[in-house]
Amino acid sequence: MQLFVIKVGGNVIDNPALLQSFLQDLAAVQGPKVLIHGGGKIATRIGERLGIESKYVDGRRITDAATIDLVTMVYGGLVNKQVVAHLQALHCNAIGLTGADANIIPAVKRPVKEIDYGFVGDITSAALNIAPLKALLDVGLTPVFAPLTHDGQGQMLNTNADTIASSLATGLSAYYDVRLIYCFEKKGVLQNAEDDDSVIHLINREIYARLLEQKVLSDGILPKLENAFAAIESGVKEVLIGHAADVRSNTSGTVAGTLIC
Ligand SMILES: Nc1ncnc2c1ncn2[C@@H]1O[C@H](COP(=O)(O)OP(=O)(O)O)[C@@H](O)[C@H]1O
Ligand SMILES: CC(=O)N[C@@H](CCC(=O)OP(=O)(O)O)C(=O)O
Repeated sequence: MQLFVIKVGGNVIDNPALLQSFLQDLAAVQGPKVLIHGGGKIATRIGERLGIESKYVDGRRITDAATIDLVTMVYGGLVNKQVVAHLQALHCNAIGLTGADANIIPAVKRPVKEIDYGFVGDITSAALNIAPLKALLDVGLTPVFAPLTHDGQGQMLNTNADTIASSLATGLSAYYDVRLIYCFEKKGVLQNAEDDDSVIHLINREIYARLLEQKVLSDGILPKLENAFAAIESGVKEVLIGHAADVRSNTSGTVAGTLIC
């Protein structure tokens, strides 16, 4: 059976019109689906109001004690519950979760090496508890995950949403033919980051290496591609990176954006 694992990024979450039409399209998708949302931008903005400065290293937020409280409130509370409420209004029976709920995503606090990332969680697909997630899907619910995990000892951890999507897609591929779709505010991976119409339609490891050499890729697209390759190399059937506005075509016959293979 086919399952869609769909990740939506912070720039979409932060754009009410784009988010609303994305959720409309998502609600219309037939069959089982799982949504993972980001929200980095909103957390940064609310943090500023509270006097909590945001620092990133290699696309990962340095998450000190104040920041883990901030992101638990923003991702697990505000963003997650607003997305669920919008989906309910669209007659999609969603259930909001973090990785702590039903122990679906246990994680390990990232060991301190050169950088101390603080309360950032690393996950391995093997540690996931897919059975409770499958039970929710089996009763027709649409799980909506915030990018939060836990250490099994009472501590919440912050985990990049792209990584959660890749890991869940991998875990679920034992039961379903999974199509993982990364939805963001660009039409796909671009040959020229300034030109929205320069979409690269297919990327394999060889093309990826060439793009890295050409320095075409920077910022958040780098960890996104790493997560996309990790998924396709661990049993996920199809991985796409595309615009949130193209989720309708990407959940039907056609493909709009970048196919990872
Ligand atoms: N060649 C490229 N193609 C697409 N995006 C790129 C490229 N190079 C850099 N980027 C940047 O990567 C960002 C996507 O990563 P990120 O901000 O983490 O997305 P999200 O929050 O949706 O997960 C884009 O918004 C864009 O600014
Ligand atoms: C550890 C880490 O960096 N976590 C991310 C989680 C949110 C996220 O991934 O949001 P986007 O998809 O909007 O980027 C962060 O706090 O920014």
